[in-house]
Amino acid sequence: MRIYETANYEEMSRKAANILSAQVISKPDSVLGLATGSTPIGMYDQLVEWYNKGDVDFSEVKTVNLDEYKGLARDNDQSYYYFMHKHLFDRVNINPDNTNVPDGTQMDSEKECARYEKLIESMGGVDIQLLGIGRNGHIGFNEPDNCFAKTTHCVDLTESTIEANKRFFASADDVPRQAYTMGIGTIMKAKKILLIVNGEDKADALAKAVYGPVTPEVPASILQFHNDVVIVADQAALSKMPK
Ligand SMILES: N[C@@H]1[C@@H](O)[C@H](O)[C@@H](COP(=O)(O)O)O[C@@H]1O
Repeated sequence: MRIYETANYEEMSRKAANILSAQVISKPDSVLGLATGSTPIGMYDQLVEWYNKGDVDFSEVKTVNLDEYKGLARDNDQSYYYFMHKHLFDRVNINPDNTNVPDGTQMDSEKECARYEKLIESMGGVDIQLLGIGRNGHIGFNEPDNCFAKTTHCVDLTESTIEANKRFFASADDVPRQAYTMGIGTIMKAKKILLIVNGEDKADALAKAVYGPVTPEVPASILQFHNDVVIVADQAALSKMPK
């Protein structure tokens, strides 16, 4: 595991954008595993800026997103489909046909999860998977549990995640209770993983993920077993690391 400490959110975003664009420059038809949440917004903005300057070209890139709320229509401004179009896809020259987000409108969970898992396989796997981390150590929507989920599946969101994500909705009651997410096994198959973290409220989760025991109670702790993980985190997020 390589850990880069940055002074603040802006520097974290720039460093992460550097790593993603280096991937795209060295392999223009890379499969990028993408993530949502507030953490990657600055990184997407940076990538758009470099695209506008002609420094990075997305024309051959393919993408797969980690997760999606079950039951939200694509045009719902809280769906991850909407998020990805707003923050990245509609702002760069990526071919929309090459972008993939689990289909939250498919109410048959088994069918949708099997389709998505197969799709990732058919693309030849993920070259680099971007991750954020939840305050309870979740990655994608893999919540703390008593076992690691292998493949794409439907999850019941925990109260802590509903609480954390309600800021984006009119009220906690509007936050969907379920989501589709790549499994821990799906994520671990990515050739490279880029975890970005900012803010003191993530410091506990990050310290447990990196230095704690590997346990499904802290889903991100599994990353200790991946052989190519880069963490880009600001000082606040690294403030609880053991000295
Ligand atoms: N499913 C997403 C995760 O992929 C994300 O990493 C996490 C943290 O979000 P934020 O970056 O807003 O703190 O929240 C959500 O639950």
